[in-house]
Amino acid sequence: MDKFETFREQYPEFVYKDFSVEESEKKIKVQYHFFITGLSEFHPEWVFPKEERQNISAENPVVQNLLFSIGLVELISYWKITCSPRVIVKAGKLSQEQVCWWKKQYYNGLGEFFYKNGVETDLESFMTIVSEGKAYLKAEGPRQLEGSLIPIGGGKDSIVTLELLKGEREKNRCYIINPRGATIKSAETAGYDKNQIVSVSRTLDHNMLELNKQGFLNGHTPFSALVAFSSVLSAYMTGRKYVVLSNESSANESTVAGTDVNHQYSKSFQFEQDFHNYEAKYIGSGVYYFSLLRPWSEFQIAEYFSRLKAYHSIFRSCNAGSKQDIWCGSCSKCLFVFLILSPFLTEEELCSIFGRNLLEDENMLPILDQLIGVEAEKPFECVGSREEINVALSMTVGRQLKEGRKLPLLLAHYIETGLYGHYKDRLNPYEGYYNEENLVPNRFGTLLKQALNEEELR
Ligand SMILES: CC(=O)N[C@H]1[C@@H](OP(=O)(O)OP(=O)(O)OC[C@H]2O[C@@H](n3ccc(=O)[nH]c3=O)[C@H](O)[C@@H]2O)O[C@H](CO)[C@@H](O)[C@@H]1O[C@H](C)C(=O)N[C@@H](C)C(=O)N[C@@H](CCC(=O)O)C(=O)O
Ligand SMILES: Nc1ncnc2c1ncn2[C@@H]1O[C@H](COP(=O)(O)OP(=O)(O)OP(=O)(O)O)[C@@H](O)[C@H]1O
Repeated sequence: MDKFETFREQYPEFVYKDFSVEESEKKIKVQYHFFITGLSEFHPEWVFPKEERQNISAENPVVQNLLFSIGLVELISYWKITCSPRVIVKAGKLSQEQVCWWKKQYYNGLGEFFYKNGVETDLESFMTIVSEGKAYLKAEGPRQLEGSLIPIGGGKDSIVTLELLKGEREKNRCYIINPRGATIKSAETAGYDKNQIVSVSRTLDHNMLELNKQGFLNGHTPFSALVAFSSVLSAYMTGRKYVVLSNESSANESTVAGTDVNHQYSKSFQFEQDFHNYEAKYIGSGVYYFSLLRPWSEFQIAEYFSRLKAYHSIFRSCNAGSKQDIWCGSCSKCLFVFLILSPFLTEEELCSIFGRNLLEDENMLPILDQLIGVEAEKPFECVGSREEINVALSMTVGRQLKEGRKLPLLLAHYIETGLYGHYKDRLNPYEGYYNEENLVPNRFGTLLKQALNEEELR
């Protein structure tokens, strides 16, 4: 029997017992209480700062409802240790419709986890959820909210959002979970001062880290779902009307061709829509959650970002190097960012960002094949679509050939794959591209369209 089956049999029950709150004038600290019966208990923590003028306490029904919901997202990191078939939510009552909603998010958000752990399961049988306790109620009336809360990841995408919304800076706040160099510097470079940055702390329970070391099940979890629920709570507590995400249309593409396995599931439009509807139906905070960059592709984001020179020395998209605030220089995210920026920046500019020319690194060849679609499996990272990467590469190759330069190793390889021949004479599909499948309110859409027009006039 494999680990999945063995652990499920040995540990059939996971419990979300409750959560406890400590509140002071300045913050709300919440501790979740989970356990896997017969194995371990877990008490992860979050601390949310309060904004004085808003006078929102932890007793507020919307705050309570969101704290409960954050626990429902948080639990998946602990559940995945044994994938116990039965989940008992004692912390609050869920309707059948809510249970279906949560199961759908867990199942899709764990697509990569199941795939990489060789788990064969289905939406129906991977988990049953029973719930008890009080039902958390939807807000009764609307609250006066204004401005936007902008979650920042430290990479190029949220920087583009910061720049697109710079005219409204006075009313906005930045939102950062566990701040680090690049996230803080992004907000500061965009002109936000300390009291406009909402810093939230999240602490994992060390029992999970210990069980990971012992060989229990581990893998990818839908981090962006945590960003969704926790940012709406912060927006509500700080009186902001919008949560403005920076997830692009390319996040909808599956990672493994021909399947639904998507590393970026909780950044996809499907999740955005589901979350938006759930929030409106069951929480009703009045906060409007949407992704500003959904109509754009990564290609367009890269083009826009290439002109934002003030950020080029401080942004860090690399997940592997995020703790040290560096570009690790050897992962798929580093190569992807190098490639997608390559039509718009000089080789010198790219080398100064990444410390060296990644196109000369032969270790990157297998990653390149994954990115351009020679392999069916894209890297399990937040990278653009296969088409975007091919369009960017063919532009870069074309430019270098025109300049009569000797092609670096990866570009020479690209020509050998035959893909350059396929893409070089095609029209750029991202010229004026605007994906209409989005939740962008009209006035924000106008900003995006203006930015596109300005790009085209250049
Ligand atoms: C893995 C993860 O989500 N990390 C984010 C987390 O970092 P943290 O320091 O708290 O944990 P790690 O040192 O990365 O992991 C330690 C172990 O714990 C497990 N684990 C961690 C987080 C979690 O939610 N569940 C877990 O089970 C993990 O398996 C390890 O064994 O919080 C940071 C912010 O405070 C994030 O910046 C960390 O994100 C990483 C940079 C990262 O690589 N995240 C990937 C999940 C990722 O691909 N992120 C995508 C979003 C994709 C999605 O939402 O589906 C992205 O960055 O765009
Ligand atoms: N630690 C965090 N705190 C708050 N929001 C975050 C955090 N990490 C990610 N996000 C949000 O999730 C989005 C997706 O993360 P992602 O890493 O793809 O984007 P990015 O860092 O803005 O750009 P890039 O794609 O170049 O890395 C971010 O744009 C941001 O809105």
